[in-house]
Amino acid sequence: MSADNLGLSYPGRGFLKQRPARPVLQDVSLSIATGDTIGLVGGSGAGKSTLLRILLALEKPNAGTVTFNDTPVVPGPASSLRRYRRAVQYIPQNPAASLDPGMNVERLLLEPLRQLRIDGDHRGMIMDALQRVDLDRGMLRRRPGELSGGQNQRVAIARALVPAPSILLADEPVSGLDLPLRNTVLDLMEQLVHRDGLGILFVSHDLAAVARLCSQTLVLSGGRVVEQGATAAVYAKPQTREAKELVTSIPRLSRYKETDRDKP
Ligand SMILES: Nc1ncnc2c1ncn2[C@@H]1O[C@H](COP(=O)(O)OP(=O)(O)OP(=O)(O)O)[C@@H](O)[C@H]1O
Repeated sequence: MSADNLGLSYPGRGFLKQRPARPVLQDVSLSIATGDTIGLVGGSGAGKSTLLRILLALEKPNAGTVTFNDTPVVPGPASSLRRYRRAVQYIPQNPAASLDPGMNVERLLLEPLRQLRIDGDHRGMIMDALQRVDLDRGMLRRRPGELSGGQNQRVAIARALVPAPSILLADEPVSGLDLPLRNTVLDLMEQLVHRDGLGILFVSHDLAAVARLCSQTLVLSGGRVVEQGATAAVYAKPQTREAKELVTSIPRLSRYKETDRDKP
């Protein structure tokens, strides 16, 4: 998938109507292929969620294009986006909280297949997704309230995996999680990249998590890409003021890493 020269401005409202539209994204380009791990970092209001909405074809940019397999991706009816949604799946912030508490795991995993009108051996697809997140078939009859926090996170990720996507767009998937859960989700994502070859765009305020998972990092500030490159290089020698501020705002990056290394 590639995004080229994306731009978006929101017009002012109310008494700000007369003012020129405020750019939220300007000239943003990126590409994600299978096997890529790209961290998208930036302060609050930098434009990360807006960029994700455009990449998910939920919002139309004023400028630029998103393409997938050389086909433009634009918001539109579900039928025109099915192939794209199958290939590019989304993991929301605190994924477990997005699960419908009234559905059992089997229903939760069946829903995306129904919505995307994917034919075939649904049971097989569900079992495959469960296996990829290390859950056993005994979970299928249980509802979210009967599972641990970590198990629910896995179910939520399995929901994104069940249509067999090639790319995952993850929006702060570890924010608000305690350290063991955060590590569970990061371990899982590492497996999805290294074992299954998925590509991941990982949006996060947690730069330690980005350092662990992502080989490339893109820094967004004021709606522009101010820095982009190998994560190690961006962290070791940030070139721009914005990137420097972000990197120095990680108080104990090395401690996080030790904690990860020391985990059982
Ligand atoms: N629908 C909208 N109308 C007007 N302005 C908007 C709208 N959505 C977002 N914005 C503005 O666009 C800018 C970027 O917002 P966005 O949510 O993309 O930032 P973010 O990097 O995801 O921030 P955070 O990390 O705090 O979630 C912000 O200044 C926000 O106020």
